[in-house]
Amino acid sequence: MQGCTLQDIAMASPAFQTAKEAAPISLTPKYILPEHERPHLTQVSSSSSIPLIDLQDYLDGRDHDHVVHAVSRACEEYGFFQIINHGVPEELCNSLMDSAAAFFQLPPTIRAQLLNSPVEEGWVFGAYQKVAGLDDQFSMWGESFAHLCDLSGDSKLSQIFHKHAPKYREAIGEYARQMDVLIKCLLGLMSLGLGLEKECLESKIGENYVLRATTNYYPPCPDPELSMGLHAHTDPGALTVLRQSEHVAGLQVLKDEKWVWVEPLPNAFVVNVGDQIQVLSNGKYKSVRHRAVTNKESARVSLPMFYIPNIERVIEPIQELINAENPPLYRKYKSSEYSAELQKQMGTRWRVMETFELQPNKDKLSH
Ligand SMILES: O=C(O)CCC(=O)C(=O)O
Ligand SMILES: [Fe+2]
Repeated sequence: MQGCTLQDIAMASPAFQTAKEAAPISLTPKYILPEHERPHLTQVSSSSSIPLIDLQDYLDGRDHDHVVHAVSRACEEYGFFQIINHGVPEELCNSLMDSAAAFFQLPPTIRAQLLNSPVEEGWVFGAYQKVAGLDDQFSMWGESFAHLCDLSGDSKLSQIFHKHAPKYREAIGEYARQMDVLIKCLLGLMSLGLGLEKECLESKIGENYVLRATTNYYPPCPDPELSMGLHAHTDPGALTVLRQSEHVAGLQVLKDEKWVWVEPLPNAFVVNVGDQIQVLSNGKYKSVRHRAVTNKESARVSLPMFYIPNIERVIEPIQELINAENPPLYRKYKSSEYSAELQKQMGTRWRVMETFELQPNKDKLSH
């Protein structure tokens, strides 16, 4: 299937078999969520969505105050926005998207080999698919793989990719380098929007940061009201830049207690604030809950690139943002502590940031 495109795959047979299971995915009890965890799709607003921001003026070096303003407003009000004219070559994105999708057409026995890959290789494969508050009882309708990117050379890819997904391997190195440039540009805009030096957020996250590439694959689901592609969560890193299938909607964001769709747009990226930037900005920029739902007709693929501080990094609200009216909302912590708390809450509470709050201020912070 190396030569097929994402659209071919979307039209392909819905009988997807996960790497962990012996039969094609079907609505067995572990995929049928209890009523209160279901997506309730009829209640999702299609009239509003997240802001769309054109980066052209900024990248061309023209007057960019309006871009800074749009970015900071989006980070404060939504925690999410889409960008166009971002400078990342479209062919590269398409080729990564197609080859990542084709990976899920490989026989499950080949994908299953990744389940046993050593952790040191940076692999997580299969189900990080637990449901909030329900322990290990239910699975999400989908499959994922993830790996760390090494910007200086070849990404840390398992041999399976060298052998069975050479096109993915070819594209991901350059894609990660392009994402690195884009993320730094976004951090500059976000810093300026907080009234800080352009380099501020980048320097607070530090030099030895991690870029983690993930691919989520959601096969068609016979009844999308009963199951979920990815449960509601916030991203634990600093910033996420996500590419998604152009013709298949699935991502939803919580805005004023209601779920809104993120419309798939041609050659756009979805950007969202992660927990670490909410803490650094002392709650001004919001790390907002989001989720992925499924549909009956088409497979959907999303490719988030997570920008994460090194585990040794110490994170705390930026001093310049603290004053008498804005006391610190979070305590100082080491990233490894955050990560340990995330592991502890996995599949249960999914409210990691709250653990680090100095004074619970539920009205001010996002849900
Ligand atoms: O599939 C999507 O659009 C959402 C993916 C996501 O939120 C994640 O992987 O953290
Ligand atoms: Fe996410």
